[in-house]
Amino acid sequence: MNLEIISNKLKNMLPERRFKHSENVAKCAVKLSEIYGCDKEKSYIAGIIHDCAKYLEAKEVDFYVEKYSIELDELEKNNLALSHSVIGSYIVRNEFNIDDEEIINSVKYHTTGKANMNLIEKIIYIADLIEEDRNFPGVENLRQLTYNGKLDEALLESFDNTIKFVIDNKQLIHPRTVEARNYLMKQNN
Ligand SMILES: Nc1ncnc2c1ncn2[C@@H]1O[C@H](COP(=O)(O)OP(=O)(O)O)[C@@H](O)[C@H]1O
Repeated sequence: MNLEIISNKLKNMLPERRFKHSENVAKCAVKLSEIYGCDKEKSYIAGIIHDCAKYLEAKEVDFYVEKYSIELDELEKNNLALSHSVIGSYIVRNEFNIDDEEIINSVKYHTTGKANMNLIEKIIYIADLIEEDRNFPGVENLRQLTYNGKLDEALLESFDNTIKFVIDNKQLIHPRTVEARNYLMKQNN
């Protein structure tokens, strides 16, 4: 499937604003790939496609979960904010016919992160947060770190931000984000 076909398919799955966000993430991921030495084409595809499952209706979620025997954990069930990444990874493989494991896993882990992320997974995770239209307290600092060779520091700060945000909202914390944070903390010490 070429880029034009991927883009057109995505336009039918996402509202205009989210499609623009996806393009921004793709462009940001390409810039970061130049800095950190990652495959630019793969990064672009992973970036543009990362939110493909974000706007599924409940019955579509059920359909894909059944069709691809997707195993969602307790926190992901009935929580599209978390599960869209996992479900999206199956859609990337089976509906977009993309068989590149790095692209698939970058989509799968873009919301929670995970321990021991590889370069493209890190790039898509952080590009999702710092693309040009993102605007939240602390985003400039994340951009500074990311564009100045401090990708892991930016990630660590992002995991901390997410964990604090989830606690402030009285939600359950997905353990993958805690594992991702602890992994980087231990690596840095
Ligand atoms: N570790 C986590 N535990 C629980 N919820 C989480 C966790 N990480 C992310 N989330 C949820 O996912 C949402 C962010 O998802 P994300 O795909 O980054 O959305 P967006 O692109 O719209 O910002 C958060 O608002 C939060 O509710």
